[in-house]
Amino acid sequence: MMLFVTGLPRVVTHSSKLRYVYPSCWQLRIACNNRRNVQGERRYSSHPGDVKSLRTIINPDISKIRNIGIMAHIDAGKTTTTERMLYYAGYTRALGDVDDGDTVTDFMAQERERGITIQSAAVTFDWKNHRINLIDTPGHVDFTVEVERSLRVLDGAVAVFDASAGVEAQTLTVWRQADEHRVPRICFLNKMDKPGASFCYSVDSIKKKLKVKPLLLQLPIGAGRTFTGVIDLVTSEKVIWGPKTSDGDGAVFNRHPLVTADGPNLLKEARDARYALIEQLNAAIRRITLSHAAVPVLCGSALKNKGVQLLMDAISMYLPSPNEGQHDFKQWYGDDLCALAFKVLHDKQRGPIVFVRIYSGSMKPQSAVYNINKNCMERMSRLLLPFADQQIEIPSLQAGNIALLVGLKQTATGDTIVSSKASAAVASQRAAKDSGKKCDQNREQENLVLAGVEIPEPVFFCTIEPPSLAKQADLDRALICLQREDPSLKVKIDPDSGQTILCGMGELHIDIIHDRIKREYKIETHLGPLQVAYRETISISASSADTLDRTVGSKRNLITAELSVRPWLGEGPVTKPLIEFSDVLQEQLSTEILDAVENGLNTSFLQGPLLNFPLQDVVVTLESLHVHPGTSMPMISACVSRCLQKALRRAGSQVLEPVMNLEITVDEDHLSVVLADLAQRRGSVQEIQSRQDNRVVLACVPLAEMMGYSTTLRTLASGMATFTLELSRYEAMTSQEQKMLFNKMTGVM
Ligand SMILES: Nc1nc2c(ncn2[C@@H]2O[C@H](COP(=O)(O)OP(=O)(O)OP(=O)(O)O)[C@@H](O)[C@H]2O)c(=O)[nH]1
Repeated sequence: MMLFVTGLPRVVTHSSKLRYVYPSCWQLRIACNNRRNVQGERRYSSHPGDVKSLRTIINPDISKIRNIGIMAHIDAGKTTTTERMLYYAGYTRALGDVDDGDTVTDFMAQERERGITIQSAAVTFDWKNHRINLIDTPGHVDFTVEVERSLRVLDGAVAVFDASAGVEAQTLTVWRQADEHRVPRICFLNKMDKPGASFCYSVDSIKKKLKVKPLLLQLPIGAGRTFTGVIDLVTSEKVIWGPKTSDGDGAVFNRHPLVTADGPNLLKEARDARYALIEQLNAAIRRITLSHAAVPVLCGSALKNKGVQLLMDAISMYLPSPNEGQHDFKQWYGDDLCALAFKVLHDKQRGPIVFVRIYSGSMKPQSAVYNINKNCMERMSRLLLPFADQQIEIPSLQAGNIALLVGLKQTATGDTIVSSKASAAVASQRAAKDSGKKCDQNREQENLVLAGVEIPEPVFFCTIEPPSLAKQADLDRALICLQREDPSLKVKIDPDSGQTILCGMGELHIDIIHDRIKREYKIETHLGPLQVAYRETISISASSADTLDRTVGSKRNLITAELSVRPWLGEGPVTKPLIEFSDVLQEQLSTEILDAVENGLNTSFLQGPLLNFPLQDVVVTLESLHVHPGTSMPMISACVSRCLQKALRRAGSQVLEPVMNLEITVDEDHLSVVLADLAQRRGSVQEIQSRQDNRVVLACVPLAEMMGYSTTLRTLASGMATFTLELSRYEAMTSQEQKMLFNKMTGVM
């Protein structure tokens, strides 16, 4: 029997060595974030930077880097798994626990209190000669944009499953997102210790629901309470954790070779042959994983400290390094810097902190960089490596890594950063040469900008008010910072009341923003009632004409406009007006006038004629436009805007409401009461599936009926049910429902 000991906290002896490597200016420094102190002491084995030599921290071989996302359905155990990895890699002295609120990656106060992950935290650690940059992503559907944003900069991902549930609703969503970004994956069937955990059921659901070929690298030994370890099918070894070591942390475990040879020569021969075989096998598994032909499946229990080390091994062995991805722009930039800002966090002391993935070249602090999207030079003051809410200051960082930049004032999530405008110009010439044709300047610019994240339209909104008028400016500033961090948060001003409106992805999203304004910006705001973001559209074609004749001072403004509208029948939804001009008009009218027309139509589109909700799926054709010389452009915009409203009123306007896909997991005993409640919410049940001892209800239900559903469901099912909600589509309301909504909104009972 061999005894393996991994990940014991490392002995700290290196601080003097660090000074030796960079004697004059660079010392490894930990930059602490204030929030860390809110929840008490963090138990690191040492300062994370102290355990490694600075050279290995800043210069890992690119083939040894793994930029890995960890993704799953809510509560599958991503944070717990990440915590275990940090522990076994030697970065923490004790095991953080989500339920105790002392994890490293969930560092926002709300995350610890609620036990959920909201912001993706990037964590860097080394494991068996590999640098692992791990991004923990949120599982709650309100924060899907966070997941999407992270996926763009990843080379591979670990999908964590609750082994008692298999593939769940959000797993499917993130899996599809990972498919779009062609991210190779490994599956980790977590919670094998849980009653009801089933390896077979989970593997089956991976096959059926994710439509992929599972490549079983392990088999569990036992399940539920009897789960003790795994059989490593690659090495044919049993890997057993326990019986409990003195501290029960799972750092010590045993491997039992299945075959023993008699005699040292035979033993050596057998061992060599086995190694050769395993090498080939590993290479094959890796190839299959990278080509998306199959997905390796491992299992374990993060909470009970079983299986995580083997998962870390699998990440190093089977997931790709940064230089294995195909990115055109890498050849255009050569050794010049090209990086993508994938996240911005606002720090009270240091201002915006920008997370970037470096694709080519390298970065240095105290240097200027060029932001292609904003067309501006920016100065970076400090360069940091992320360790959740702690960061290590470093003198340079190479391609393939994830870094934190301090000092950038303009850069927002999704921007592309290069070394200079000249370097962007050279790259754009290479890009043009590559595509074999001369591109115009805009096209070249588009080529150089790395693809942006599509932000879904918010479905909820509410007014937000500061405690006094004097605090409005502070609130505006706080909202600007929060929006820079979170592009899925939208802020608008109501044109009629002048009130500030918050638009978000869900109840939880808005609740968290409200809470953050209070905690981080110390402003006690008042939120108005949460309202559903309805939309309006038209059902028939119509046309209208309008004349605006207004003399301002000595100037006469005279416009006559004629336009028609018709429903858009193509693929939707289209939330901007689709504008058509006749060829004659296009030739007659100046660009300035055409722009004024577009502005007027765009403004009018934001407020439909029925209940002032934005419009979708409408084609507008400008039939004629006569403008008296000297007429101002805003008057032209005002005239076409009014004319459009007239046409819309004649075109059978309709209110559309967001309809959600709802998935409820509930035990048999509470199924009927949950279904009865759903019927009262205008819900339509599509399917009821069995998942182990539970039932999974798949339904569609209008968002308006789902306010406060989590509290209701908790009461109805005595805490035995969970649900996820995701926007499915916008659907026309019946005239009866529309009337009720109209009465509600206008205060008529
Ligand atoms: N029985 C069991 N429970 C686990 C295991 N791993 C995590 N949990 C528990 O599952 C719950 C959710 O764990 P997290 O690690 O926060 O899950 P998550 O996927 O990060 O959750 P979100 O960030 O909210 O999406 C917590 O109560 C954990 O203690 C496991 O292996 N076995």
